[in-house]
Amino acid sequence: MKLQDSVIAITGGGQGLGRAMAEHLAAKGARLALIDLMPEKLEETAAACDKAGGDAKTYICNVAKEEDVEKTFAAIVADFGQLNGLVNNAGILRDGLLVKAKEGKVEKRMELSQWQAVIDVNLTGVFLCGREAATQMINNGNEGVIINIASIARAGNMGQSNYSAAKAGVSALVPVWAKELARYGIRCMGIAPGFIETEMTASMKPEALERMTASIPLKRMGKPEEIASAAAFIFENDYMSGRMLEVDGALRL
Ligand SMILES: NC(=O)C1=CN([C@@H]2O[C@H](COP(=O)(O)OP(=O)(O)OC[C@H]3O[C@@H](n4cnc5c(N)ncnc54)[C@H](O)[C@@H]3O)[C@@H](O)[C@H]2O)C=CC1
Ligand SMILES: CC(C)c1ccc(C(=O)O)c(O)c1O
Repeated sequence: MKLQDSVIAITGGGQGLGRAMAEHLAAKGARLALIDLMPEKLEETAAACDKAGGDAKTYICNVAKEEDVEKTFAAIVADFGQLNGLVNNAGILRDGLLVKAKEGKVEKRMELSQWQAVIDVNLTGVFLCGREAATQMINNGNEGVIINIASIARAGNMGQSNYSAAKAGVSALVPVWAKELARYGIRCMGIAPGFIETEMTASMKPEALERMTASIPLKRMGKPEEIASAAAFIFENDYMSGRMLEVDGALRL
């Protein structure tokens, strides 16, 4: 797929990896539909896309709410006249151990609300946006690409029952959608990033950061632009579908 003039929706486009992908794709001539909960952050990303030579519109939407998602994708096609891509990137963390015992007594457990919040955004949100994007692409006669952003934690990370389950789930959707949607000219791929330099990792204690970096075979964290260039590669390579790209410096959890 040519990125020039293609219309790509990015969830969680307000900051972090979503913003990096938006800027990178805008520099390649894509038109961006930026979806997030945070209006100010969205405007900052839109301004950065305009500066990079693209064209961006913003949409306030909670990806976990069916009505929001349906309205947003209908609005995107009404505004741009087409939809060629979706990056399912919005995600949250609510880490905690399943159970924690002290002196033989369980004193802490992962709350159901912690579990549900992450499943709602990171798994149900991906399902809803993928379904609506595919619906709009098919109804509008657009071929397209859907990219699900997973994580190295999909293999199972301590303290992340909720997050690991959601990321394993969105990885499983990749071959399902690749098989189901190929007949409509829609490809589906996933990216599983390792530790990437973001505001969150920048705020970690230097000792913790050092320990974590030492465990990565490439001895550094990834850069947001390295995830963005992986996304662009997927959009531009028409024979890629149904697989995960692991962008993690060779780390295994
Ligand atoms: N930063 C990292 O090292 C890694 C990140 N990832 C994944 O990459 C994706 C992006 O991560 P970051 O940029 O680091 O996160 P971030 O927290 O910086 O950005 C996430 C964005 O999603 C938005 N968002 C959250 N809930 C939403 C909802 N219900 N509806 C709409 N928007 C919502 C937030 O407002 C925010 O702008 C996530 O799916 C994350 O799980 C995966 C592996 C590593
Ligand atoms: C455990 C993985 C590498 C990880 C680390 C940090 C974030 C984040 O800050 O959002 C993630 O989403 C992760 O998947």
